[in-house]
Amino acid sequence: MTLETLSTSKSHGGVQGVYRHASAATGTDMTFSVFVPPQAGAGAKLPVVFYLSGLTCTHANVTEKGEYRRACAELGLIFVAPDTSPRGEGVPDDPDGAYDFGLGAGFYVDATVEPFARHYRMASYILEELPGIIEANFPADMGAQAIMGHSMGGHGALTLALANPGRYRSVSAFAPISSPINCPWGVKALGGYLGEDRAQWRRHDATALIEDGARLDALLVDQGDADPFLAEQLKPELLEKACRAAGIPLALRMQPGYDHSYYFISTFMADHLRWHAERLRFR
Ligand SMILES: N[C@@H](CCC(=O)N[C@@H](CSC=O)C(=O)NCC(=O)O)C(=O)O
Repeated sequence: MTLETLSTSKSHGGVQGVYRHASAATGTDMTFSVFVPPQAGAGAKLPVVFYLSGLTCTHANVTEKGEYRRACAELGLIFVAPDTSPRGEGVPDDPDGAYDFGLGAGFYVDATVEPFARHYRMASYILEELPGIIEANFPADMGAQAIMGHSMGGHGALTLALANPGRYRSVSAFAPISSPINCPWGVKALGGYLGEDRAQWRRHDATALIEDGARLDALLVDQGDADPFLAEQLKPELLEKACRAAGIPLALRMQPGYDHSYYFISTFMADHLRWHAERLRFR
């Protein structure tokens, strides 16, 4: 596998890069960004935080607006930001061009329904292929991985961690889709990618996974109370109820006045990275 470097820039003493490769998982080129902090060098292996973005995003949204580099440089964290779907010639999109399905909206599942099953394999990409690329090309300690995400990416972070116990040392989310089986974005995506057998959907729903026995050691979630998607799409109360019943320590921080944007995410990004660093380092 050849990794093509699209750009590198020095930032906060480290290096912010953007890279592209031919993905075996998706059958397309995939682009991602990586920030390597200044602690790299002399054989040091550093903990890795994977950040999964939301609907309509590429790697660029959090890279340009997430304001994570100062904290990662202080804490010695590598920060990886993948794309949210396969893209390119032959990759099918939403038939109506809607923003909530298809390109930019892979939902971090492996599709089983045609025409999406060929390329829409974002779960395999995030869980298997991308970590291999990070391990082979960056000074990463793959025994110390964390995952976080926003909205659709929050759903991705929660479900991939819940379904793969022990894989990530810590998990957090900004405004996650807490129960896709119970919201319009999720019903459309899971139906489109996995088909109409709703029993299959529960393995891709954080709240249902917890109800069905999956566990996390701890969970940090920030949610703005002025988020326009809060009531219809995000429903943190469902996640909160499931965590309470399961005994999962959930820090759900309702943030007054904040919306769904990167102004919200960037405000609390350093809190999340500190929370991950504590769990990545001391365990
Ligand atoms: N109305 C918007 C909807 C898209 C949107 O808000 N996307 C969010 C994530 S929503 C859940 O996954 C986002 O992160 N956008 C990118 C950004 O830089 O803010 C639309 O039509 O675009």
